[in-house]
Amino acid sequence: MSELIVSKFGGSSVATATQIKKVREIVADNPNRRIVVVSAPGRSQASEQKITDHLFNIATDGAHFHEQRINIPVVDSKRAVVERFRQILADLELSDDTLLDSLRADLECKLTGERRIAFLASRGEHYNARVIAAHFSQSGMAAEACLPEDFGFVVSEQFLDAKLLNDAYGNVQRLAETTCSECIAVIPGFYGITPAGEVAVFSRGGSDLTGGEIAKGVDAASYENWTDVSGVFEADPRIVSEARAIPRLTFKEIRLLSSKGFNVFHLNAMLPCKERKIPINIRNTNSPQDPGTVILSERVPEEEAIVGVARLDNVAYIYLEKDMLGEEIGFTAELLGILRDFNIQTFHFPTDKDDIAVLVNQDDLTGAINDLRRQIEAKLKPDEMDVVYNLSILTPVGLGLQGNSYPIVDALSALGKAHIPIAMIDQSPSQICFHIGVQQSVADDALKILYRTLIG
Ligand SMILES: Nc1ncnc2c1ncn2[C@@H]1O[C@H](COP(=O)(O)OP(=O)(O)O)[C@@H](O)[C@H]1O
Ligand SMILES: N[C@@H](CC(=O)OP(=O)(O)O)C(=O)O
Repeated sequence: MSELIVSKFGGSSVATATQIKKVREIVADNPNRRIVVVSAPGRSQASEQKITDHLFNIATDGAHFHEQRINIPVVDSKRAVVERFRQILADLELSDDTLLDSLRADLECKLTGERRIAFLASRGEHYNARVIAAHFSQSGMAAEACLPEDFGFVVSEQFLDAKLLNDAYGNVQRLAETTCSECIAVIPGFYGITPAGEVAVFSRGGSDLTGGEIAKGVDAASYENWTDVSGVFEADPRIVSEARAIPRLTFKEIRLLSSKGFNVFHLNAMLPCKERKIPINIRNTNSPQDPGTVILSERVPEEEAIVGVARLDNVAYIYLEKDMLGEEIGFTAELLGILRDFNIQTFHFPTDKDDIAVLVNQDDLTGAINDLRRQIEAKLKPDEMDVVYNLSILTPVGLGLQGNSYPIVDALSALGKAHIPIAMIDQSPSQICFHIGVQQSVADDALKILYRTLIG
């Protein structure tokens, strides 16, 4: 293991010149912070959009915001992107007109389809890394922007959901041995380069993934993930105001929490670190003295039996009834196969003798539900089929749940006392979490009740 610390700064940490100056202080504070991964500028105030969203809007000719019922035309998105970078450069007293010219030219890119979306979406990280490296250098800190296209951060040709290719790790190691011995490497997150030299992006929030993969590539001593909260909170702090930062979590626990709605850290970003047992530290750029949350291989379960309660919205429930379906070998496989062909993400599938339900990502049903119904009816011939929308899944997670059913009893009776109807219950195979489905309209109340009953 090297002494290197990989420090990823999220969009909120690099949204303005003021934030970027805080980043510089944090990097300067520890000589082992030699690799800095940066996101595109995030929101600098609640009324603003993230630069990446403006870029998706430009790439999709306005469809990106239109789908969210936000009225921002492409010309305004272009103006917002250029203006934000112009402001950051001016506030950092960097006079680099070529950078803005190059950005303007990139925004007029002539690529089409997914290649166009990926290229444009990557520009926020690309230009921010160049700006931040220039600021570090100008303020007397040796630094260089190290771009995926230059050092070979090679990814698959899935342009909007790229996966890192094995060759990238060797290239990352070489980068560490050369550049990092002389200066700080500032790497843009979120995108990589295909073997054919084209830009491909990870899924949304993918700068966390870049950080995790770089940490694996250099066998880092630690992967710091700097954001705008002092760690992973026991529940979404915007809903449960008394939730506190969790001091320690295992890789398994963060995986379950992230996959069920804790979007502070990308679901897959822990995987490369878990493989090499690299601790992850989630920290607050605005409060760097706070220890944050440490994510590691093991912890003593007794310290916090249940660490958090996650919440996943926009879940739908496809229900099929057919006499003896439980005896038809391959019925479930066929149903899941149809959902796979429609690219619909599934979460749970409780089954019984004569019926089955599959919980799915409801957004994936948009535009597909009628065709999906037809396919299911034609192939599986159910007696009845029903789709229930707008569910939330609430998921308490903790190593202390293993072999301990009391929290499940407590959770259900607390929801019962509050007259909150339960649409679904399910215990995970690992027994370190369980899932309760409720209507989205009561999910805030249900989350608060579960938090107070099980943790608070
Ligand atoms: N359980 C949680 N713990 C901490 N933050 C959470 C949690 N659930 C949701 N969040 C939200 O995640 C945000 C940080 O993630 P994100 O916006 O992606 O940050 P960044 O800009 O640093 O990438 C926080 O501001 C917080 O509102
Ligand atoms: N900027 C990209 C990638 C990313 O990770 O951003 P952030 O660190 O702000 O979540 C996005 O918005 O998806």
